[in-house]
Amino acid sequence: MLTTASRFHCQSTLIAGVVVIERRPIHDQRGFFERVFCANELTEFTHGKPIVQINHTFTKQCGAIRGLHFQYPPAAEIKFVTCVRGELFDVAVDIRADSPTFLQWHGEHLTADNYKMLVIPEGFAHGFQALSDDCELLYMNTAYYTPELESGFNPTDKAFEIRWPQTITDLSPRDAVHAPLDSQFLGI
Ligand SMILES: Cc1cn([C@H]2C[C@H](O)[C@@H](COP(=O)(O)OP(=O)(O)O[C@H]3O[C@@H](C)C(=O)[C@@H](O)[C@H]3O)O2)c(=O)[nH]c1=O
Repeated sequence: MLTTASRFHCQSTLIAGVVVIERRPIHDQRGFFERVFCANELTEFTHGKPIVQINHTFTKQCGAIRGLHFQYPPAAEIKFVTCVRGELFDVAVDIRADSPTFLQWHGEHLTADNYKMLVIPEGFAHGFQALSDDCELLYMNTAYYTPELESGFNPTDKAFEIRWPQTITDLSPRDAVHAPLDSQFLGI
């Protein structure tokens, strides 16, 4: 018999704190049931903080990028990111001041069918590239959207050298005009 503890399979990455969680849906003749999130089972990743906002984005064009975005403390957030339609390449960039992997990034393919979710801790910039048209992303945050504490980087910033899988086809004006990362930037 399956126990609730087996509903999530968690795999760490080369960047401490960035974790890939694979959900294990329960299938039957109707389809499946899955827990997308469970505070009890995932408390080691939320550090006991509640999810306060659940966001949903629809991205029309394959190749479009959203991000890279982050919020400064005290609005720094943990994000649980999953794809519910299409496929995408999700990226977490380490901008923690004291981190041995400062400015390194982890990328993960998330699809509507692979049941994967990326845990992005506080102190990371986040972005993704749609790898299909009509791509939908769901993400759960431990902090409220706080525009006055929000900032970002251009996803093509040379400081990160992110290997986006596709040519960029769309980028918001705001994301396109970020100045290159200042060498004085010491993280958050
Ligand atoms: C993120 C956010 C935006 N908004 C508003 C602001 C704006 O009018 C509109 C679209 O906002 P943006 O252009 O910032 O949307 P978008 O570029 O999709 O921003 C998102 O990108 C990904 C990569 C993230 O990690 C998210 O945290 C968030 O920053 O929605 C909210 O009202 N609440 C929110 O939580």
